[in-house]
Amino acid sequence: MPYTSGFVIHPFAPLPEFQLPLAVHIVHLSFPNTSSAIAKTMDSVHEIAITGQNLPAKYIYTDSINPSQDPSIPLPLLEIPVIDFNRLATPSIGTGEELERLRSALSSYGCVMVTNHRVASSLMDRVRLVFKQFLALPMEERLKWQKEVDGFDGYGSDMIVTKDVAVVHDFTARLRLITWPEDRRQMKYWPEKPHDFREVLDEYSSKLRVLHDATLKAMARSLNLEDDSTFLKVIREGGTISSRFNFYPPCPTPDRVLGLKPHSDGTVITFVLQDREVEGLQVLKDEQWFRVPIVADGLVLNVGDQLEIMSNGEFKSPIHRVVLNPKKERISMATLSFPQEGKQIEPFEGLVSRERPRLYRQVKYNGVAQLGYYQSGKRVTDEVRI
Ligand SMILES: O=C(O)CCC(=O)C(=O)O
Ligand SMILES: [Fe+2]
Repeated sequence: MPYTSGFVIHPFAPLPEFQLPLAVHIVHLSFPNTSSAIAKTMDSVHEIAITGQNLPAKYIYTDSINPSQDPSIPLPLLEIPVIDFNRLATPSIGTGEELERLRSALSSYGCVMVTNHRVASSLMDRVRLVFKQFLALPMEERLKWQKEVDGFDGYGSDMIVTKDVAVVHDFTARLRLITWPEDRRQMKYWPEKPHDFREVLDEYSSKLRVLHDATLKAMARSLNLEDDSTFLKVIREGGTISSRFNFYPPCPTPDRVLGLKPHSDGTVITFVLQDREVEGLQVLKDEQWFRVPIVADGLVLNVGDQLEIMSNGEFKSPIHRVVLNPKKERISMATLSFPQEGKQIEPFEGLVSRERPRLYRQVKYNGVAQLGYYQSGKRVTDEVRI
């Protein structure tokens, strides 16, 4: 059946062929300091965290999120490949070797830890700080930058685009903003408090754009593509880069609630700036969940679904999730690049051969469809696999 861009998830759709490892039965748990009056009137993740109200059932999994795992034993740490960006970008110091390490890591893990990326550690700290300062503002102030129910940019929880009643919601509050191209920025959603929020985001996103472009070029070179702008063109031709700040409150029952459900990113690529102290990101590799380590000043680079398709499966878009900490809140900030809405995404000719036949059909990029896949535990790569 051809895949079309007019995406609707039918409430009684048959079970998808591929489902991410989730339990979807819902039970009810309560947070300390229960206040049911507040529970009735407020239901944003942030307010639940502050007031300690009952945790609504829609956030709770019946089964442990690690069913086969002894909860007293922590999950293993991922030996995430570390890529020295400086070596990738400086031809005189062994670029070829680093390119091969990049290619090999992205074809097995789908993610790497990027170091020496030329984004100052102090700037990364300022990004974390302005977001924490924003979160500490009174609710009325934060709500000035609230997203529209059916929009992407702004502060709040994602719109729910699936009618699947079994969907368990993520326990996170987000602030998402397009940062590039500049004429696509919607300033009405860019917080003015703290006073330097906009300036810090502007500075960080311009550094990340340089890193993003150079990384996509290195990825193309690592596959010996003639034109190293092959992947980058997809962003340059009407695509966008967004910043998504994520806030995960502490949760006394972290084995029943997830910050982000298992997913692969619907992006071309994603860079994650993690919390400096609190772990939470986990990656599924060989059917086992691993904790992603915090590397001082490292940025996690994930292949997104669009790049998996364009690279004809040479690069893998990794399944990952975010778990909550029982005592500490966690923040992160993802830099996400997307193709233009409606853009045809397909494997590049240069990566299709008799030895490596085409793995995916053509698909039109559709942001709402991507969100639907995410919420239903599906992946576009499975939908368009030949
Ligand atoms: O919070 C994190 O570490 C990861 C965030 C993430 O996976 C996402 O925003 O898609
Ligand atoms: Fe993600």
